[in-house]
Amino acid sequence: SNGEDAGAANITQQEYDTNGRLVLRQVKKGVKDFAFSRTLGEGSYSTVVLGTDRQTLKEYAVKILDKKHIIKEKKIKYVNIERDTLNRLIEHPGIVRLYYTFQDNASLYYVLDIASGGELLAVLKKIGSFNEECTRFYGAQIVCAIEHMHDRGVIHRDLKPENVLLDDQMHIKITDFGTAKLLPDPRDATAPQGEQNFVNPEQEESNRARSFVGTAEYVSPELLRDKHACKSSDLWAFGCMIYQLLAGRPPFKASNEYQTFQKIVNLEYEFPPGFPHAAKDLVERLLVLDPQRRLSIEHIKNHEFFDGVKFGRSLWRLKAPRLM
Ligand SMILES: Nc1ncnc2c1ncn2[C@@H]1O[C@H](COP(=O)(O)OP(=O)(O)OP(=O)(O)O)[C@@H](O)[C@H]1O
Ligand SMILES: O=C(O)[C@@H]1CCC(=O)N(CCc2ccc(Cl)cc2)[C@H]1c1ccccc1Cl
Repeated sequence: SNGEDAGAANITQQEYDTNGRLVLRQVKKGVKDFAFSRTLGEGSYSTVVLGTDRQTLKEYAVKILDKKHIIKEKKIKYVNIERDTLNRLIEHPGIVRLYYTFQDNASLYYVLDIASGGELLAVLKKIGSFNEECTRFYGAQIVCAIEHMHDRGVIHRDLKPENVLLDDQMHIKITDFGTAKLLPDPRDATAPQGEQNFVNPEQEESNRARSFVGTAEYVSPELLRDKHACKSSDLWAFGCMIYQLLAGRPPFKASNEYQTFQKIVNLEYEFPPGFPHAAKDLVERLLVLDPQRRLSIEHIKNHEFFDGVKFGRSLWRLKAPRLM
């Protein structure tokens, strides 16, 4: 055989029927079902290639991982986390959707939404900084995507403008879940909800992740101090991104990682002159050393900076503001 994985035949596609019931559709997708063309980008362990479904002509971003490289770099855990996480975050407009996974002898394939607008970081670099209206629009979309992740027990742990991709409508698609932390899925009502309330979050080991450190500029103080990331660590990164969109640079940046970490744990940052007042207040309430005292998602959505924003499905139908 051409090394096609027999497993490809039993790939199921998860979909919701009109009553919101999860249906698994037997979908036979494999390498042969796609025509691969230009490369969209390269990662440390992956290449992302434009793949066109030969039957539907729909275009996808196909993330291809070389098995030998994954094994050599001991990244098998990363592979399984990315698949499990993407399978849990099935249906949100602000998160890259995983349609199929399959493999052949040499590679693993993830068939994803294509985000043809590239990375938010690249757009930010091109125009220098965003005005308030653009920061409000992209900030609102990002906080909605974070809310969805947290509701499904997913901590991203490496949120940054490089991982916020843009689709052809210039709406966001958050990606890069290989380093996420999966908490028990709150929707699996295995233990009666009541019992869970008595677990002290401090002791609940699974509520906090130990192993991974993200990108220096966006790492939270709790991760540096006691190696624990929690959901609130994603909100620290959110605060860094709001600052960066308006200021054109991240709040904590030094000439090397160690000095950047020093600035973070000592909360050494300041606002450039002219930084908008409401945004300054929002950032100040997010860049708080104690994760328990950081704004919650609900408080962020109700913050003055987001006055006038209607959070919900309508946010994803809005025309993206012209970037300036
Ligand atoms: N869904 C997508 N649509 C369009 N381009 C994408 C998509 N996913 C990733 N890319 C592009 O491909 C490049 C590689 O992405 P990938 O997620 O494989 O690696 P990475 O996470 O960026 O790198 P690393 O593994 O070092 O963190 C990225 O720079 C991104 O610009
Ligand atoms: O869970 C799945 O979707 C299948 C299940 C069957 C299977 O064998 N794999 C691949 C497992 C794997 C992981 C890493 C390497 Cl280096 C090789 C194989 C899984 C897989 C296939 C394609 C892409 C990702 C993954 Cl995890």
